[in-house]
Amino acid sequence: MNPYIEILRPGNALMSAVAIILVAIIDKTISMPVILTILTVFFETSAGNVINDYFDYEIDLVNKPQRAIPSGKISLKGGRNYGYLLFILATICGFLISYLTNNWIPFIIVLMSDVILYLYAFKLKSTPLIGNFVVGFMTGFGFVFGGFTLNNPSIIQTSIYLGFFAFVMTAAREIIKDIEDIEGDKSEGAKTLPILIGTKIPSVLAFILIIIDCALCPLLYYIHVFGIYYLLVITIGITLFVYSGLIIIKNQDKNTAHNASKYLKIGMLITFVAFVCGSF
Ligand SMILES: CC(C)=CCC/C(C)=C/CC/C(C)=C/CC/C(C)=C/COC[C@H](O)COP(=O)(O)O
Ligand SMILES: CC(C)=CCC/C(C)=C/CC/C(C)=C/CC/C(C)=C/COP(=O)(O)OP(=O)(O)O
Ligand SMILES: [Mg+2]
Repeated sequence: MNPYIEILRPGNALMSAVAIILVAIIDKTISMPVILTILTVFFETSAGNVINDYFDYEIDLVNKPQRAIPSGKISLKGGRNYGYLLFILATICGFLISYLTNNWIPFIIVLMSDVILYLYAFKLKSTPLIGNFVVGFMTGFGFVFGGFTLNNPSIIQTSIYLGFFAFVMTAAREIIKDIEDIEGDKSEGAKTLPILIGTKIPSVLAFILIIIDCALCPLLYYIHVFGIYYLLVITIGITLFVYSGLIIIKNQDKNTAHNASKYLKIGMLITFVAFVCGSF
C-alpha cells in the first residue's frame, strides 16, 4: 500500500467517517454539510494518526518498525508536514460546515479537536490513563460532532448516547493496547498504566469498562433509539466484547493483548451493523 495512504490508518479513518454516516442514517438526512462532516472526520482522524506516528518515531522503532516513518518510507519531517496538511484540510471543511449552516459549533469542535489530537500525540499519550480516555473521548466525540452538524435536539441526544458507548469501549481498547505495547513504551519512558502498576489491574479495568458498555447498550433498544434488529445484531458484538475482556483478564501477554484488541475492533464493526439494522 502507498505509504501516504498506509500512514492514515485508512481503516480507522473510514470507521470514523462511517460513524457520521450512521448518525445521518438515524436522522434520515443527507446534505452538503453532512458530506463535509464526513470529510472533516476522515481528515481529522487521519491527521491524528499521522501526527501520532510522527511523535511516536522512537516508540515505533521498537513496537511497530514496519510503519511508514520508522521504516523510512516517509521522512520524519515529511510525516510532520503531512499531518499538518491533514489538520488544515479538516479545519477548512469544518469552517465550510459552519459557514453553510450558520452554526459555529462545528468549526469550534474541529479547532478543539486539532489541539486535543496534537497534544495527545505530543504529551498526553504517555500520561497514565489520561491518554487512554482522551483517545476514547475523541472517538466518541466524532459521533457528537455529527449530531451538532445536523443540529436537531433528537439527533444531538442520540449522538451523545452513541458517543458515550464509543468512548467507553475505545478507552478499554486503549488500555489493552498499552498492555500490548509495554516494551516499546518502556524504551521511550512513556508512563502508561501497565508500566506504572503492572498489567493485571489495567486488564481488570478494561474488563470493567467493556462490561459497563455491554450491560448498558441494550438500553438503546428499550428507549426506542433503535428497533429489535439492533438487539439481535448487538448480541453478537457483546459476545465478542465479553470474550475479549475475559481473555485479557486471564492472560496479559503481548499476543493475547493483540488478539483482544483485534476482537474489540471487530466487535465495533459489528456494532456499526447493529446501529444500521436498528435504524430501519
Ligand atoms: C457496546 C457498544 C455499543 C459499543 C460501541 C463501540 C463503538 C461503536 C465504537 C466506535 C469506535 C469508532 C467510531 C472507531 C473509529 C476508529 C478510531 C478512530 C478509533 C480510535 O482508535 C485509536 C486506536 O489507538 C488506533 O489504533 P489501531 O486501531 O490499533 O490502529
Ligand atoms: C471530533 C472530530 C472533528 C473528529 C473526531 C476525530 C476522531 C474520531 C479521532 C479518534 C481518535 C484518534 C484518531 C486518535 C489518533 C491518535 C492515535 C492513533 C491513538 C493511538 O495511538 P498510540 O497510543 O500511539 O497507539 P498506536 O500504537 O496505535 O500508535
Ligand atoms: Mg502511536
